[in-house]
Amino acid sequence: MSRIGILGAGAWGLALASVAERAGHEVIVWARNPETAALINETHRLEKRLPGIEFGARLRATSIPSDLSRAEAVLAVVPAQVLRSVLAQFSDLKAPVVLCAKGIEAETGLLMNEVLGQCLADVPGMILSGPSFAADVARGLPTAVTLAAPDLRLAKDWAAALSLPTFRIYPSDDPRGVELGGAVKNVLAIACGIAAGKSLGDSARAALTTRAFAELTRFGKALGGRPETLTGLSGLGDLLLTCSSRQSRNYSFGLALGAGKSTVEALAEAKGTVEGIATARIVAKLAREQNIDMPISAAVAAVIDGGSDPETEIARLLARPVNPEFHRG
Ligand SMILES: NC(=O)C1=CN([C@@H]2O[C@H](COP(=O)(O)OP(=O)(O)OC[C@H]3O[C@@H](n4cnc5c(N)ncnc54)[C@H](O)[C@@H]3O)[C@@H](O)[C@H]2O)C=CC1
Ligand SMILES: O=C(CO)COP(=O)(O)O
Repeated sequence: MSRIGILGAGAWGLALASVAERAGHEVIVWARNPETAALINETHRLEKRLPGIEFGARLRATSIPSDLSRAEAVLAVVPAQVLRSVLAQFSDLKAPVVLCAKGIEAETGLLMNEVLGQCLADVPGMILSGPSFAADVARGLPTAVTLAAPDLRLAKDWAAALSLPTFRIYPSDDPRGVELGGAVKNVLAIACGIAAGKSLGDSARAALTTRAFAELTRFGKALGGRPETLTGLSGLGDLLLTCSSRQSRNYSFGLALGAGKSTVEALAEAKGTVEGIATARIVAKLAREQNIDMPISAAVAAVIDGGSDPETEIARLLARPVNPEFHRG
């Protein structure tokens, strides 16, 4: 049994906390809000984030960062755009940090592992990512994800320590590839949601998802991910899940945009963090700067920024020249 710290009492932080507890560990969840921590300790639930899920007695919550100082591993499960400011409150951490947010820091273009390196230079980082909705994981439905670290031994040890029969963790030594797939799929899921909101049909969904995968692969490879990682759980696997399910907040956000809602209304309908919004802008910017062909991500960024609308972007994508399906070289 280990002591596991969780940064963030959102849907995913609490789902992972319940996994760690079921795997036999003692779990301490940090919530920024003391009332949230008190509610979890008193009721063993947080209905707002994980309706219908009850936590066990080995899971406690706190709002005091130093309460996590004895953790043997810490899972960072706050949204990508606030990771830096949250880590600043945990400058004493020495244990390995498992990064669970799926996004790229918008201001810097840095991946989560790079943000960790700047904030806590001596702490080993791992990436946990893959097709897994918090509600499914918390209910104990079967899921499979990837845990990546430059040191495969570390990834293997923690994959073994945190796995359950219904939460299978595959170790990997390609953290960059795992991170890039998880971040970019959120942008592409918004596009698939928009297409569904516009009732473009199942054939369009399949075509868009496949072309989205081509985009994710180009971007992932250009930024140093391994091709096989991009075809795995954290790349293709998560893209397939989030491009097809209303359980995804990114997809739901796109669905509402496609149905004619404003970005503010669409965000309210998505109910929770929509990582693809901030990540779309930075993915489109990095793709422009590095000359990576990312038409779908550029379209999503243009719609989100208000510079365009779904109709114009769909027309633009359909009018692209018909080129060979696969880029050579
Ligand atoms: N919900 C899901 O099914 C999954 C989510 N993820 C990823 O996990 C990350 C977190 O998502 P969720 O937990 O689902 O989001 P959520 O919307 O349910 O919760 C976000 C949490 O972050 C906290 N937070 C926001 N700003 C903060 C700040 N400045 N300081 C401290 N805490 C702050 C909020 O209070 C809230 O507890 C995202 O990157 C998401 O892509 C990954 C896999 C599955
Ligand atoms: O990453 C997820 C599933 O793997 C969750 O997707 P959303 O953030 O779009 O809800």
